[in-house]
Amino acid sequence: MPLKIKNVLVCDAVDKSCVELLEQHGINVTYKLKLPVEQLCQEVKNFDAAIVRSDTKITAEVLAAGAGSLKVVGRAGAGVDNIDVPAATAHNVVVLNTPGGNSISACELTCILIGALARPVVPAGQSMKEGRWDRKLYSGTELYGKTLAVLGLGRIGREVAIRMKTWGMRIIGYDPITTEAEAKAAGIEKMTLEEIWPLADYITVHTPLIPATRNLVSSETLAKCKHGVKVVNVARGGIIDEQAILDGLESGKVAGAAFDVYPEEPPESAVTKALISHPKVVATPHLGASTAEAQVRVAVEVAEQFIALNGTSSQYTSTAGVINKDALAHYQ
Ligand SMILES: O=C(O)[C@H](O)COP(=O)(O)O
Repeated sequence: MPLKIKNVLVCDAVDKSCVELLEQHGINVTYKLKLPVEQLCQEVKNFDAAIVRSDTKITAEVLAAGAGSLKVVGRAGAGVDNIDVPAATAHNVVVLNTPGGNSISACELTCILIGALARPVVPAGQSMKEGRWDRKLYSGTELYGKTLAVLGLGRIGREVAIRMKTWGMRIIGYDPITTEAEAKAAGIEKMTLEEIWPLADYITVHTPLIPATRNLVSSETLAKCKHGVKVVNVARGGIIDEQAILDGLESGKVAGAAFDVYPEEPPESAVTKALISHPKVVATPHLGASTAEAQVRVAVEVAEQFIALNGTSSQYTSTAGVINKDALAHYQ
């Protein structure tokens, strides 16, 4: 049975270029954002495909509700942790993402947050808005000569390394897959985690959240770090243990932290809220991919893959973002 996508439900805010491209290829698009789960379960029965970012959760319940009609879920972004991929595969629902489309934006936000931990631009700017002129309170430190540990040397981690190296930082990194030669090409000295902890002045994580990376930065690993280490998480909530950072900020073990992602979004837990309001924490609301350029890229990439799946254009043939090839095989 060939795969034909005729109607697409867009569940999260994606750039209009996605809709335009799909419609140019005869695919109808309906926008229904922030649907409560019961309504989403009703709606998916009426569509061949859905497009999401990280807000909408495509759970086993949603997939079961869409069984027989829903055939594709496109993630306009990288992380598919909001989609139950095994349940999708069981229902022959193809899951695809756009892995590279937002990596430069996520990388740039990481670099900006590293900078914000070195120089207190956020509180200093706030003090100016409040009418104060406190030059003495907002002195910082140079990044030049400091050591940045990059944990996870995929697209984003490597781009961060390349940029921060030009600031004169020493870049050390860990990744179970990346070879030493690949790391070296991005200016990174590949090491084991045990070698990394005592050397790092800054730690930035760029892995997915999987069992092996949950609490990768924890009280136990922080104990092996320098006093005054600074940490950044633009990847996924849960890779850095928030309570461990709060404890570290209190003891001085951690001198600063920047978070763009949280175990629960929007944050509800008291620990996350305490972290966000801590004076030595810079917090942003999951903005890694939120740039004009990244949003156009992921929107176009997801649409191109839908058109490729339909086979109606020789211009678009790549379905490189398909996560569950087993589900795709069902239609070939
Ligand atoms: O996984 C991703 O691509 C990023 O976390 C961005 O998520 P967003 O598309 O919800 O901004």
